[in-house]
Amino acid sequence: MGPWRLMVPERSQVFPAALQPGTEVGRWRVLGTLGVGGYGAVYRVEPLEGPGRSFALKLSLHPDPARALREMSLLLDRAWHPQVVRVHATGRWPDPIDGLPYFVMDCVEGVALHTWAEASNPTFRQLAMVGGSVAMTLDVLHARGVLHRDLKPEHILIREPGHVPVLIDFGAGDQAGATTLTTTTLPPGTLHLRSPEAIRFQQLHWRQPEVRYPYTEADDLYALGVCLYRAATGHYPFSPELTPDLLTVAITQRLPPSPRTINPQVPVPLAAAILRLLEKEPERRPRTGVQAHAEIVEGLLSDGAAFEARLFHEMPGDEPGRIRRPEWPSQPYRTAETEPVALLPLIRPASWLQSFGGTGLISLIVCLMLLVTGSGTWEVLSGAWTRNTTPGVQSPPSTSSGHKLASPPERSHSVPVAAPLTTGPPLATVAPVATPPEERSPVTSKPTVSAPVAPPLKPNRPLKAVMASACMGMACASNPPMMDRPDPPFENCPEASVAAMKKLGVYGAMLDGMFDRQGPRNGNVTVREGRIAIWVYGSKGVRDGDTLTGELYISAERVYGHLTQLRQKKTGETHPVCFQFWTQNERQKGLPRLNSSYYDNAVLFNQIEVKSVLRDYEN
Ligand SMILES: Nc1ncnc2c1ncn2[C@@H]1O[C@H](COP(=O)(O)OP(=O)(O)OP(=O)(O)O)[C@@H](O)[C@H]1O
Repeated sequence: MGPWRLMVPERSQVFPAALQPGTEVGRWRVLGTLGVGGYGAVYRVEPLEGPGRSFALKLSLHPDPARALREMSLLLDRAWHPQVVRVHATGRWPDPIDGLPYFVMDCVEGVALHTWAEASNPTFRQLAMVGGSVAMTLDVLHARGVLHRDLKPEHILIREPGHVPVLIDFGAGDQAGATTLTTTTLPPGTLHLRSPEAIRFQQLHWRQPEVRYPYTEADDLYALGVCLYRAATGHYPFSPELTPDLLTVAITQRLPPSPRTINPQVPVPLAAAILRLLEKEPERRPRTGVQAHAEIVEGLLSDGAAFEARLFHEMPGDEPGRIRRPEWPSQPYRTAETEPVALLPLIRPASWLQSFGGTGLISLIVCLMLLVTGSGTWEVLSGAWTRNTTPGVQSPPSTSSGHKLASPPERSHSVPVAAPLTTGPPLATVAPVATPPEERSPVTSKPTVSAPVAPPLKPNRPLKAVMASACMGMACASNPPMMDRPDPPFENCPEASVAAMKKLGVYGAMLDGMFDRQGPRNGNVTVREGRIAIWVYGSKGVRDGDTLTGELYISAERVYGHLTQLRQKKTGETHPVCFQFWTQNERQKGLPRLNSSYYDNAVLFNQIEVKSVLRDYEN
C-alpha cells in the first residue's frame, strides 16, 4: 500500500496538534497551547497530582518515534546545561505503548529572541549579553559533541526576569557518533539560516541523495550570526521572502549589508562581531563559541556608551514602546568587486514561460545569460524575478514567513502541521492516530478505498533534466526534486464520508476557510507537507470555527489538501468527509503556490476555499 493511501483515515482521528485544555496526557493536564512546530505540538501542562506548576509537554505529531527519541536522548544525556531546556518525564499517548511519543520539559516563560528584541526594545548591552551567553552555551554543547543544527530566533527563548536565553528544540540536533536519521543531504533546518558551505555542499551533491552534509560547529555559529543580525536590525541578512533559488544565491555569493547600514545605532564592535559570524568561509568565523562570545561582548568596556542605546527608535504617540523598525536598504547587497545592487521594478515573465516549466526554465535562461554577460545581468534579473515570483508575499520582515510556520506562545494553535522533510515524490507515511473515546466519530461504517492510479508524469521531464544539469554548480542551481514532483493520485471518497456529508448538508458544498485563523485574511502562510487543520466559516451544516483536518501535499506548482475529517467546535464531534482545496476563479483543484520551486514548503494565501468531492483530486 502506498503512503498516500495510508493517510486515508479509519473512521475518525484525534488531531494531536489541537488538544483542548483539560485533556489528560499521561499524568499531565493540558492548560493551553504554547506553539506548534513542524514536528511537535507544545502544550502548557500541569501535573495531575500537583496542579499549579507549569511545564511544557511536546507531543510528537508523528507515530515514528525516531526524531522525538533523538531529541529526548540528546536533552537527557549530553545537552544538559542551565540554558538548555530540561526534560522531566517522557511517555506515549494515547496508548502508553504504541501512542505518539511525548516529553515534558521546563516551561520557559519568555518569548523568542526576535520578538523580545522588538517587544522589549532592550539596550545593545543586553543584546550583546544575550548573544554572548548563547555563544557560551553553544561552546559547552560543542565541546560535548552536541550540535543544535536548527538554531533560529524561535529556538532561543528569552526567559524573564534577567533576559536569560534558553535554547529549545533539539529535534534536528546531533551528537558525535550518532547514526544519522536524516533522509536528505542537509539535516532538517531553515533555509535563510543555513550556512553558505551547507548550501554549496547541497548544490554539489544534489545528484547523490545518499550523501550527508557534515554539519559542524561553524554552521551553528553562522546561524547565531543570523539570529543576532535579525535582533539588531529587525531584518534577516538574506530575506526569507526571496525565492529559494535566489536565497541560495544570496547566501552563497552576496555580502550582507553591515548591520549599521540598516540600524546606525548598532555599536561598531557588535556589528563587526555579527559580520564575522556571517563570513562566507567557515575558517574566517570565530572558531569556537568562546571566541564568538569574546567578540560579541568585546566593545562593552571600550565602547560602553554606544551599548547603552536601545535597539530601535520608539514611535512618538499614545502607545509607549512601539518601535520603528529600520528600513531595509533598496540596494542591499555587495559582492567583493561590485557596487551595491539595485532591485529593479517588477517584470513579469510571460505566462507561457511559467506554464512551460516555471522557475526551471527561467533558471536556464538566467544561467545562459550569466555565461554570456556576467554577473551584472544576474543582478538585474534577480531583482526583478524576486519581486515577481513572490506576489502577495508582503508580510513585514518581523514575521517568520519563509520558515516553518509555528504559532508564537500565547496564541492558540492555528497552523499547519508538517511531515518530516522529504525531497522526492514518496510522501512521509502518516499512519492513522488512535482515537481517544471522546473524539470518536458518530459515523462508524468503515470507509472503502480505491486503488490509486499511477500519478501523472510531467511532460517536460527530459528538458528539465537538461536544464538542471546545465545549471549544476552554478549560482542558479535550484532544488531539482521539486521539478518532477507529480500531483497526488486520485482516490474515491469513502461511502461513510459521503453519507456523513449528506447528513451534515455539505455534500457538494464549497466553504471558505483559513489556515491561520488569527492571521490576516489577505495575508500569506508558509505550509509544509503533512497534517493540516483548516478553520472554516459557517455554511449549511458547518459553523464558524469548525475544523477540517487531513493531509497537505505539495507538488511542483500547486498545493493539494486531502481533508478527511470535520470537527465541530461546539460539540467536539468528528465526521468523516471528503474536501479538497479549490480555486474557484480557476475552477481547479488545489491552490496555486506563491513560490514555485521550494521542495519542502510552499507559500499560500491564508484565506482559501475548500470543496467537497466524490473523487479526490479530480476537478
Ligand atoms: N519549553 C518550552 N517552553 C515554552 N514554549 C515552548 C517550549 N518548547 C517549545 N515551545 C514553543 O513551541 C514552539 C514549537 O516548539 P518546537 O520548536 O520545539 O517544535 P518543533 O515541531 O520541533 O518545531 P520546528 O518546526 O521549529 O522544528 C516553539 O517555537 C515555542 O514557541
